[in-house]
Amino acid sequence: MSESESSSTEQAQLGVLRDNIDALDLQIAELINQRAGLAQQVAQVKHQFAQPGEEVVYYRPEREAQVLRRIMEQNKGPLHDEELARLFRELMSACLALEKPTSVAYLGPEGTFTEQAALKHFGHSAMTRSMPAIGDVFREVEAGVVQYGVVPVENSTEGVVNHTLDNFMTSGLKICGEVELRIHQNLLISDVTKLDGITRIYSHSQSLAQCRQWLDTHYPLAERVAVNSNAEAARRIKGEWHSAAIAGELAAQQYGLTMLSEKIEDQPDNSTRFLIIGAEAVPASGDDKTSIMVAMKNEPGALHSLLQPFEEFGVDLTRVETRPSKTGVWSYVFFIDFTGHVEQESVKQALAKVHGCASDLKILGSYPKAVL
Ligand SMILES: O=C(O)C(=O)C[C@]1(C(=O)O)C=C[C@@H](O)C=C1
Repeated sequence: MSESESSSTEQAQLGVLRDNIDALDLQIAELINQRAGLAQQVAQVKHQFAQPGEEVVYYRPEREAQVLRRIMEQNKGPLHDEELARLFRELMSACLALEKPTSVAYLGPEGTFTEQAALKHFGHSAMTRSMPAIGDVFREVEAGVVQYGVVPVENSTEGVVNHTLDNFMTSGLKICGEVELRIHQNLLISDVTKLDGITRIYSHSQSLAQCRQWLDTHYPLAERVAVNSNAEAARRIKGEWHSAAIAGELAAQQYGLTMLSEKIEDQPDNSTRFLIIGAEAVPASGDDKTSIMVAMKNEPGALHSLLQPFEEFGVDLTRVETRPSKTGVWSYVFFIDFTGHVEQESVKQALAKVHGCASDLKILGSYPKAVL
């Protein structure tokens, strides 16, 4: 076959396939709009059955988790489960925005991993707003300025985010979801950075810690300067020729920086877990987690009597953290996560027993396990 014959055969085959894609796209668009119409009807029903003066809750995390899990379970490919679920994540985000746009505050500034987590959980149709500190995220939700908040809670290499745990001691908000994000750190430079003159590296203290070995090897003499957030680090280096920043890709895009070295975190499976906070408790989704806060007197055997009921009733613990209580000098507060929902019988029994030996027990929330 001559070169021109082969080219026209290629064009003909591509033409047929693209005609098929065009036809399917129209059908998909039609189906998407049918789905959106159903979501609008769902909103009308919710509105119709709300009590007088009751605030209608449109966002249903347990239902969203069920929709995404079902899509992943039934997926026949060739798209990967996660990829397909991500598309449906955005589809539900757009459908929910038709019912009522969701407002979400997150620990900013723009370009942080927490913004990435907020978009991963709520999709791009949510109205997000950045807050300067974790306490401000809690306050915005408590004041009803936004419906939900997103805050970091633990990192696989650096451990818990104490500010977040401490805020739960005084807040009445509920945890209504969790997000897990793989964290990739990058060394960012600006267009004025002199590559052989980098003497200062800015980042959040946790990110500096996550890249400690890489920094020891590649920039052993550079001063490491901890700032409030990775995005703040990215912003700072714009005018400093001798500085670089460690931050995520979103920050690089938002501040117009170049990624000089990518994926520089010491642990390749570095990930951060974020919590969604809101005013409403979430019904069971079928695969849930619960977080509680328990204050214990500092006496011998306290930890054993706290943990024993979970074993007795077959409830799996996923995390136990201790923080000094801010009220009593020698008492401690335990933050405990376990598998299951407070509506489940085994969980109810375990909690009743814990309640008997604790000086205080607060259920922070039951919520669907992260799907994506
Ligand atoms: O099922 C509902 O309650 C809906 O509002 C519909 C829908 C969806 O698009 O599937 C939209 C938003 C909710 O957060 C959950 C699901």
